[in-house]
Amino acid sequence: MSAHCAPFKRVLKCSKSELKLCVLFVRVLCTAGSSCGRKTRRINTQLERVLEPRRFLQHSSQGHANNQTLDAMARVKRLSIEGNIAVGKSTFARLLSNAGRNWEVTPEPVSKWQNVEEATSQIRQPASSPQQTAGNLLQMMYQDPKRWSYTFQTFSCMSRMRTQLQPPPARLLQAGDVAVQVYERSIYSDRYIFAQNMFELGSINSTEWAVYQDWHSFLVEQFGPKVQLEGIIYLRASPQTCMERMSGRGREEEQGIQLEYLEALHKQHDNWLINKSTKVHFDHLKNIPVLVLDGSLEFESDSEMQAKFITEVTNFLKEL
Ligand SMILES: Nc1ncnc2c1ncn2[C@@H]1O[C@H](COP(=O)(O)OP(=O)(O)OP(=O)(O)O)[C@@H](O)[C@H]1O
Ligand SMILES: Nc1nc(=O)c2ncn([C@H]3C[C@H](O)[C@@H](CO)O3)c2[nH]1
Repeated sequence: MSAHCAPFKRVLKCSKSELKLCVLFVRVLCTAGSSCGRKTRRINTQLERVLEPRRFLQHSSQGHANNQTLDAMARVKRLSIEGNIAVGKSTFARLLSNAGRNWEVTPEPVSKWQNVEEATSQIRQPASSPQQTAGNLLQMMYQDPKRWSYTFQTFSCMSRMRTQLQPPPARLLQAGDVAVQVYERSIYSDRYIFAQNMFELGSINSTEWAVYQDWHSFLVEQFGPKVQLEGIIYLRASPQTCMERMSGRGREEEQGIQLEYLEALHKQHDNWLINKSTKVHFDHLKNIPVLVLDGSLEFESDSEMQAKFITEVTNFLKEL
């Protein structure tokens, strides 16, 4: 059990329903008082996670949650890496996963977006329409944003939701020390970076935006602690740097992307994660700790710089 939860449980010697009351109480404190700080919110989140064993139960071989499983669950910190297109998130994520056994990195499911046919083949009726294939939604979105952006955001957000709902691998649950689950982007950047940007650019209309926000809020509220994060790493570089890296990478669907698009996304990231001027709709996200890293540094072949980055992330984790 996490350091925050253990004293609660010990002092209260309480049943699950009493703990639930405790969560409610902390929640009331958080919503009622401006004096409630980030720490109280974090205790609230961690208590909720302890009380939310179902996320793990469905994958537990014994079929019931024991204290060890719950303790392990509370120890796994969940982070997302956010940043502009081609800033180097995947590259940085690889660095993290190579850094320690207790770090699990989940990449963005780009290949699913590039091949909707394959990604959805298990749920579609066989041979309903053999001539039509579901196609490359990433390409369709870039080629005709007004037609496909809303569809893209529903698919990207659902795929991220699935990812964030997956329980951590057993390896992380068995780790004696702090274990870290890192997602490349999240259901939160889906909304507060991309969908919002598409709406502001006119590629998503007001009706689509209202519908998106409605189901997004509903799902996040329904899933509660299961989809919450403990922190965000923001890898930040100038749009110009991202443009150069994007061109160097040469992903076919991105060939038509202009610098202005990357500038708009850069502003969305800064507004959400640095200036905090983006209106967010979930309490747990309002004060989430954010580590800003200088993504313009060329760390790929510089082991000293890599070590510096790892130290920054490790120190950040200690505060969560
Ligand atoms: N720190 C860095 N310095 C120089 N080049 C880098 C750095 N990080 C990544 N690159 C290069 O930039 C390109 C894009 O990197 P990467 O694919 O990691 O970006 P990404 O942020 O994951 O992209 P996306 O937004 O599409 O998911 C790659 O060719 C990679 O080798
Ligand atoms: N419109 C839109 N919405 C998203 O939520 C989103 N997430 C990622 N992307 C684009 C950026 C890269 O080209 C490519 C891989 O990151 O996919 C997105 N595009």
